[in-house]
Amino acid sequence: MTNEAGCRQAGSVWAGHRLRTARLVLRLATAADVECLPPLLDDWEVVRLTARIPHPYGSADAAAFVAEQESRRHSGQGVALLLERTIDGAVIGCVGFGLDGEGNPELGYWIGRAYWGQGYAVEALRRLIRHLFETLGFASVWAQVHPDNLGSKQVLAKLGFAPDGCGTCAMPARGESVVSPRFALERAKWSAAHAARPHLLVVAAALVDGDGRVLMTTRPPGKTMAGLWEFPGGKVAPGETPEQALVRELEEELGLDVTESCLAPVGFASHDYDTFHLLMPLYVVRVWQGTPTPREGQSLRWVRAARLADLPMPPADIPLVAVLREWV
Ligand SMILES: Nc1nc2c([nH]c(=O)n2[C@H]2C[C@H](O)[C@@H](COP(=O)(O)OP(=O)(O)OP(=O)(O)O)O2)c(=O)[nH]1
Repeated sequence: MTNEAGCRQAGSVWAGHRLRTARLVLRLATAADVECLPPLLDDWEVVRLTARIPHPYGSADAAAFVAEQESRRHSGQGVALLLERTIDGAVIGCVGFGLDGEGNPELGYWIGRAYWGQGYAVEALRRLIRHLFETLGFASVWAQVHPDNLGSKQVLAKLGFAPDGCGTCAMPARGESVVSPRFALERAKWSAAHAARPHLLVVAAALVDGDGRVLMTTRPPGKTMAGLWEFPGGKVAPGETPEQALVRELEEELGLDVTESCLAPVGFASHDYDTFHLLMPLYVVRVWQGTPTPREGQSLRWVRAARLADLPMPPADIPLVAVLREWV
C-alpha cells in the first residue's frame, strides 16, 4: 500500500500484531504503559545520545509518546514496539522504524539501563528486521547513530549492517544537529545469512502423573532463555535416535529411569527462532522409575494441562500446550 508520496505506509501494513523472540514480545504501546516508561527513560545515560526523547522524562512525556505513536502508525509514518520480557512481563525498551522519503525503514531503539549488556537490542531488532524483509517486503533498512554511541554501533555490526556514509542528524530533544554515521542492511545479504541458520533437533517429554499433571522445569541459569518453563529434554546427539536422547536426558536432568517403550510421541514443535530452526518431537511419558530430582539447578512444577498456558515458556512450546490438552 502506498501514500501520496508513493511510499509504503508503515501503519497500513502493521495490523497491530505482536512479534515474539526467544525472550521477548514486541508489541504496540498502550495507555497502560504510561507509568512504566518514566522509570526507564528518565535516565540521562539512556537518552543523551537519542534524538527525540526528552530529558527529564515524566508521565506526560510517556502519554504524549503513546498518543504520537498511535497517530504515526495510522498515518503510515512509522511504528514503535515496546519490548516486554516473557519471563516477568516487564517492559525493558523499545524498537521501531520510521519511513524515510523514499519509503525505506530507518530503525530506532533504546533499552533501559538495567537491561543493558544482555543481548536484548540485538534479539529484538533481529526479529523486527526479519519482519520488515520477510513479511513486509522492504528491500533495505538503515540506521543512523550518534558518533559517540559505541554500543549502538556494536548492535548494528552484530546484525550485519555495513557503513553507509554519513548524514546530518537532527536531534530536536538535544537542541542540536550532529553529523552521524549511517549503516545499512540489504535484504539479499540478510536472506543469505538467515538461510544459513542451522536446524536443531531437540527432544522433549511431557511427564504426566496419576492426577493428570504435567512436569514442567525451568531452563537452568546460564542457558539461553534461562528461567522460562519448558518440557524436560535436550539436543539429540550425533548417532542417537530421538528416543535414546530422551532417555539419556531424563536421566541426566531429573535422575529418572525411563524405557523407550514408554515414550508415546504426541506432536512436535517446528519453530523458526531467529538464529536457528527448532524441530522438537514431544513424547508423553506416564511410567518411569525414580523421583524427579533437579540435577541442573532447575525448578520443577507439576501443572494441570489447563494451566500450562499461564507459565512463561519458550515461544516454540506455546502450540504444544493445545496438543497436550488433547492427550492429558
Ligand atoms: N529441552 C527443551 N528445549 C527447548 C524447549 N523449547 C525450546 O524452545 N527449547 C529449545 C531451547 C534450546 O535452544 C534447545 C535445547 O537446548 P539445550 O541447550 O537446553 O539442550 P541440552 O539440554 O542438550 O543442553 P546442552 O547439553 O547443550 O547444554 O531447545 C523445551 O520445551 N524443552
